[in-house]
Amino acid sequence: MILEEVYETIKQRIKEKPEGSYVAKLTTDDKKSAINKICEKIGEEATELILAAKDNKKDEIIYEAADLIFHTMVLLAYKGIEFEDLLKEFEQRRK
Ligand SMILES: N=c1c2ncn([C@@H]3O[C@H](COP(=O)(O)OP(=O)(O)OP(=O)(O)O)[C@@H](O)[C@H]3O)c2ncn1[C@@H]1O[C@H](COP(=O)(O)O)[C@@H](O)[C@H]1O
Repeated sequence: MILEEVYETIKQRIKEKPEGSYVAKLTTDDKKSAINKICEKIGEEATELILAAKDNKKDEIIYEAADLIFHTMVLLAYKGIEFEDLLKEFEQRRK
């Protein structure tokens, strides 16, 4: 599944920190700590998704939802959580 593949790429970028990688930049402490940068992006993307939803613009809703999910995955990977753990959580909630 595409999300799992992107998650593996995110984990690799966090570990190897290649030049030009957005994930590597976001997850490296510099003037701001990595955790602050990641959490700020999640806040921004959540706000942008809310605004898109209120404007009722379907394409923008999809675009902003993808940004929010992506940055949430960066947070989980940065915290050493496996994608499988997220899937298990959803599995447990299944009715
Ligand atoms: N799916 C994504 C993805 N979605 C969104 N973004 C980035 O998230 C940022 C979204 O922030 P904004 O909307 O605020 O746009 P911006 O103003 O350009 O961002 P900032 O410079 O303000 O941070 C943009 O820079 C996007 O490029 C992503 N960057 C990377 N990926 C995936 O992550 C993988 C690793 O990427 P790199 O680390 O760049 O190699 C790639 O193979 C992709 O699959």
